[in-house]
Amino acid sequence: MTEHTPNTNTPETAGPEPFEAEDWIRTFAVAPPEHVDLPPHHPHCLGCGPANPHGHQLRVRRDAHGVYAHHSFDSRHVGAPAIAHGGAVATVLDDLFGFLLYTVGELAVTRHLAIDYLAPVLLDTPYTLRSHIHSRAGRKLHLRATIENNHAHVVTTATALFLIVDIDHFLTPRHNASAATAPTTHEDQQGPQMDSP
Ligand SMILES: CCCCCCCC(=O)SCCNC(=O)CCNC(=O)[C@H](O)C(C)(C)COP(=O)(O)OP(=O)(O)OC[C@H]1O[C@@H](n2cnc3c(N)ncnc32)[C@H](O)[C@@H]1OP(=O)(O)O
Repeated sequence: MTEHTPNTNTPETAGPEPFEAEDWIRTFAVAPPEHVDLPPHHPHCLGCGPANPHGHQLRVRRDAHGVYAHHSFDSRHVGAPAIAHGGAVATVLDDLFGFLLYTVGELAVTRHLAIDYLAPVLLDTPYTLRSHIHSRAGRKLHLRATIENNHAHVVTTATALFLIVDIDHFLTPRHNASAATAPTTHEDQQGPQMDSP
């Protein structure tokens, strides 16, 4: 019988300190100016947290169209040799979508994320990531993103459905997680997925 060993996080990965959720949530209602970095979602956020040494430490700004970032993947994110892992690319795109919330002024979370890997994303190579709101219908935010290399070739595209949530989503996450029951996917409920509008 295999002995179960408890998960022993290192101090670095022990996660965020307790914080005031209400204060954190209020920051999303403020749209910072275009010439400064938008605030990270959280200091330990895997996508953008400056205090997470294992994260991507994405730095994002907004512009007239949405948000953008200049970013390079490194050896921590390797999949096939010299190529970024597809999951790492998805992490960064999901996080970039999360920065659009500063332009919406409301909280939302990823419900659906779809990625087309058109060409390899190379390590130690500069890319420009852009994201914008394609459309909004009630609490549904239909989002779009691209990753482009320095030769203006788009190597990745992504679409996402974010759903606006209220503060309780973050204040009672364990309750929300246990509330989910199968079938849990949109396709289970509604049949094959159509292209988003
Ligand atoms: C603060 C920001 C930080 C950002 C960090 C980066 C982004 C993230 O990583 S977020 C973390 C990852 N995401 C999550 O943890 C979310 C987990 N999921 C949930 O908690 C819930 O599913 C939640 C809250 C999103 C939605 O729950 P719920 O309100 O019950 O949704 P539900 O009623 O099923 O669907 C709402 C609507 O969306 C539609 N919908 C759901 N899925 C899909 C889909 N895949 N395609 C099209 N439509 C869909 C439904 O049909 C429904 O439509 P209508 O209102 O017209 O009937």
